[in-house]
Amino acid sequence: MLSVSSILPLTVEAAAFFGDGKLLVAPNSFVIPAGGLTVLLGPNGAGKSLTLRLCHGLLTPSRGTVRWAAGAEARAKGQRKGHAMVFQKPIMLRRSVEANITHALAAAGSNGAERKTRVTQALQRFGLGERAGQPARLLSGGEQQRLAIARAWALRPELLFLDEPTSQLDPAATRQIEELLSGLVAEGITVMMSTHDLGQARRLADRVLFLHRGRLVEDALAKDFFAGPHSAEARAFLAGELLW
Ligand SMILES: Nc1ncnc2c1ncn2[C@@H]1O[C@H](COP(=O)(O)OP(=O)(O)OP(=O)(O)O)[C@@H](O)[C@H]1O
Repeated sequence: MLSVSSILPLTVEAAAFFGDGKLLVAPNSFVIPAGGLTVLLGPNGAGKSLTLRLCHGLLTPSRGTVRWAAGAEARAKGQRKGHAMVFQKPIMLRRSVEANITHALAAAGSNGAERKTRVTQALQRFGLGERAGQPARLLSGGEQQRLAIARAWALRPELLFLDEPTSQLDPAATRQIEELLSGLVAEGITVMMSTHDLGQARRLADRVLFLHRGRLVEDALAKDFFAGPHSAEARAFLAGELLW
């Protein structure tokens, strides 16, 4: 997925976001290089969603910067932006499964022939071929999340953000989504996702960014984080204790 004009690394520097005059999140500084899966881990309300929204550009930092590599500038001159986001509760258009993917591609400027090929590829790749003509809103929760990922994948992102993608799903659907995400990473797509599910973080993460009360407390390789976190907050979280 990498090219000469890569948008990665993503560099976040001294970032903070205020709402109603109150500091809501201060993920400070971290870098997302190309490749692998980074888990943004932390308890409810830690600031995971806000951090992903800042990275994806849905929110503008009140302080500090979110900067993409040189390739992002080339893309800004007409090409697609190279990063996509999947939300906790997928937003489905009142259209068919196929039309949901087509619409996302059209909105991103994909032309007719390319669009058709990518829709077919996405339906096939995510096992949605038989559902193509069905109304997307009638799919199960797990299928809707699969469609949301297929729709994002069709845009050929270098970096895919996912906000708690399995928090509403049962264990079987969760496993299916986790397998899909591992497949995307194997394909070369860089993934950054939030979760408060420790088991999921252990299964998927190459790297962990641990947030607590809006602040980035640890940034470590997953194996090091789970073997022995440095902070008292992360140790308490791993021990299943309540964090305030
Ligand atoms: N628009 C907003 N205005 C005011 N407060 C907000 C806004 N958005 C989020 N917050 C607050 O900011 C904090 C961080 O929220 P965020 O949604 O990022 O947490 P999270 O770690 O994703 O939590 P969860 O795991 O429960 O989804 C929370 O206390 C939340 O109530």
